[in-house]
Amino acid sequence: MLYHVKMKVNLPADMDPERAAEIKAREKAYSQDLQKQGIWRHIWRIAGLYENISILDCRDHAHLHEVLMGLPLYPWMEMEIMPLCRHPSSVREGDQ
Ligand SMILES: O=C(O)C[C@H]1C=CC(=O)O1
Repeated sequence: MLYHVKMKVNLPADMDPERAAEIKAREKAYSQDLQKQGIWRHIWRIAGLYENISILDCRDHAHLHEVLMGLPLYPWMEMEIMPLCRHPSSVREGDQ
């Protein structure tokens, strides 16, 4: 199942910079591992914001929940999630 997920990061301005860098490094490794597995299909920065638009390909809602809860930045994120299904006019056979 495909999900459109908007993630907004709200790290506190007074967070220790070394701690913030360590969390961001873990987040990057976690995200890139999921991208290599084909679970995190797309990630785009929203220009000018500390937000991204991502497309995740998860087995079901429970799998999506597990993936999102595992994000190292999760405690400082706001999420908007939209489950996607194939559009009848789509010419992209791979998009289920
Ligand atoms: O920077 C972000 O948008 C937050 C987060 C999501 C993946 C990643 O590497 O960082």
